[in-house]
Amino acid sequence: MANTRIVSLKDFEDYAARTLPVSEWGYINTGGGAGVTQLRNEKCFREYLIRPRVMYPVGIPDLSTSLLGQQVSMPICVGPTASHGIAHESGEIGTAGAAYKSKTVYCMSNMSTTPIQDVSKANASGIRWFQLYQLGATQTELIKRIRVVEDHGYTAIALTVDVPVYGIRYADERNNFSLPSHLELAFHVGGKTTFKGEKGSGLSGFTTGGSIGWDFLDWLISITRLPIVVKGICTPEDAILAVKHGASAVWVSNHGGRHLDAVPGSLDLLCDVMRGLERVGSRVEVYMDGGVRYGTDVLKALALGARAVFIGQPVIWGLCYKGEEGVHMVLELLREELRLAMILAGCKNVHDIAKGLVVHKSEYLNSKL
Ligand SMILES: Cc1cc2nc3c(=O)[nH]c(=O)nc-3n(C[C@H](O)[C@H](O)[C@H](O)COP(=O)(O)O)c2cc1C
Ligand SMILES: CCCCCCC(=O)C(=O)O
Repeated sequence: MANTRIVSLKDFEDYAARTLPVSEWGYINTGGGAGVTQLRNEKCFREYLIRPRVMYPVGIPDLSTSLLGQQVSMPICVGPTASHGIAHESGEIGTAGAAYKSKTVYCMSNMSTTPIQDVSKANASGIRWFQLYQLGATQTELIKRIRVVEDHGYTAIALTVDVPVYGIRYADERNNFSLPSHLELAFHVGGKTTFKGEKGSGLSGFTTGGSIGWDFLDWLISITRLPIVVKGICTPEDAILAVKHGASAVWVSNHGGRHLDAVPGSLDLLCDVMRGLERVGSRVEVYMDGGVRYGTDVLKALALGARAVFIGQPVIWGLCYKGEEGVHMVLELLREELRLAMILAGCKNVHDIAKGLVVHKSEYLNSKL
């Protein structure tokens, strides 16, 4: 029998692939359309190379940083992913508990299967953000939801802006992806507590087909004291607009390549967005997600301008493996890989992970010719 000891994030992925039902695995794992963007997300990281500095005593590197003024132990955070009850019976309680243990941000999805009060208890003194989908809700419904989020001690709202309609997802279509009957959505979306696929994915019924505009961001900022992070930014044009409209941070993401296919890889998007923000002199915090699987990926994203990375699928793989303990293992494995990468590359702290530490392979090869 093959040695199944868990030593890398890929081992968690293999475990989840082997153990989850086909329909749940299809939902978690599949990219949109031909899956080009999802593949690019990981591939892109291989195209950037690290130029390590030596003879620079690093000692014990300090991985801590701050996000929106709150201290985290490392620049690796838990991104919002829907319905954790499909991966493990502990659901979002396991995930929130693990993020608390690792002293990092847990961003709870709007489509979670655990009531917010239970999630809050599992992570009472941790840093919790809430991810919001508009999904055709009225202003009254949204205000009500945001008050609940505020009252439960969430410290930021990540407004996801990149799914005006549900993308083409062949596996979910084939499997009529549905929420298992023992689960419920914690936030009733459009009056619905569940979703059932009859001719295709049950999730596609949630989107209204109408994109929200920048006036929605203006409105959201006007009705809450919480900082708003705009998640799903792919271009410098939109990053600049988000900042102009008062976003507290920009979250570069192609949604893990799950909806619109043929978008560039997330690290390429980050570089493009950073160039645009630099041109206008913006120093807004920028986060990124999509395809982060190794500590060196985190190092690369930080060197290219991200303040922190968020992980999506690896958290669900960890949850599937062993609930809270599994997610904690995923986070600590990435932390350890980043720590080693920092020592090997000559970085004492996150400020040392700066521009020039990482180059695109084409740039490097050309400059050496
Ligand atoms: C199963 C699954 C469910 C997701 N659900 C949400 C969600 O509810 N809200 C959201 O903003 N993003 C959601 N995402 C996207 C993630 O927040 C993130 O952008 C993406 O997973 C990052 O890529 P990675 O999985 O390669 O780390 C989901 C991703 C996955 C894999
Ligand atoms: C916007 C309607 C459903 C989204 C479901 C969660 C999500 O973002 C994803 O699966 O991707």
